[in-house]
Amino acid sequence: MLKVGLTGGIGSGKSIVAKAFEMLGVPVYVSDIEAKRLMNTSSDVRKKLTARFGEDVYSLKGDLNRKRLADIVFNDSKALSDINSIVHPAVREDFKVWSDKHAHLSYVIQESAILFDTGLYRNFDKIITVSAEEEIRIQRVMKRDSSSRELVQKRIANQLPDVERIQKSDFVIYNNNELILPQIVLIDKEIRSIG
Ligand SMILES: CC(C)(COP(=O)(O)OP(=O)(O)OC[C@H]1O[C@@H](n2cnc3c(N)ncnc32)[C@H](O)[C@@H]1O)[C@@H](O)C(=O)NCCC(=O)NCCS
Ligand SMILES: Nc1ncnc2c1ncn2[C@@H]1O[C@H](COP(=O)(O)OP(=O)(O)OP(=O)(O)O)[C@@H](O)[C@H]1O
Repeated sequence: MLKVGLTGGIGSGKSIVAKAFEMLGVPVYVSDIEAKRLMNTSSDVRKKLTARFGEDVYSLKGDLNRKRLADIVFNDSKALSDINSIVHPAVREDFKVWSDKHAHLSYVIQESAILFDTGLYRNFDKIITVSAEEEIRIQRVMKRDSSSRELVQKRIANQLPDVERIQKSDFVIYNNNELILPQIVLIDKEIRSIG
């Protein structure tokens, strides 16, 4: 079974592309959802997060306070690297357990915005990048999250530029005005022919 990474900057369209692969029968592990699940459920992760960032990164009910944590880590690069070093090993381990359950298939996908930023890309046999122009991404995310241009630009500044992701990828899906489904069907066919 091949392990395929799916990446792209914020607002590039990874989630939509991931859904299309799922429709083709490919299991997709969505890293940010699973990371948040682990931050809520793993006592080890929880202990490390509160030790580093304070008790108030969880609400009184015990849920992860995403807004509080985002305010901390997206304004301080040391804090971002610290949260990464707490959460990413747990995600890596969880992905391994998950992917072992699908060992009979020809491939599975792990979706993450920050595959290249974190070194996670080394775990994959093939990597797909979803690419869209920055202004289009900003507009999409402002609309999707009702967030400000400044906030989206700040998130973009924390990530690698598209050109670097593309250089390091095996496949690129362009999601400006292009149709994405034909691109996805072709890539699926090619990966199945290898796996
Ligand atoms: C700080 C958190 C709780 C904020 O959650 P929130 O729901 O407000 O934002 P969300 O997760 O959707 O992130 C918004 C965007 O920021 C970017 N982003 C998220 N984590 C990171 C990171 N570690 N480095 C750079 N960019 C990041 C992504 O492009 C994402 O689309 C969350 O982003 C988080 O826990 N990040 C650290 C863990 C992580 O790396 N998760 C990503 C997948 S492993
Ligand atoms: N081709 C497209 N045409 C119009 N809207 C699109 C297109 N692709 C994506 N979108 C919309 O843009 C927004 C961002 O797409 P999506 O959520 O898939 O991005 P993402 O890469 O997963 O972002 P993030 O890194 O924030 O999770 C969504 O609201 C989505 O519906």
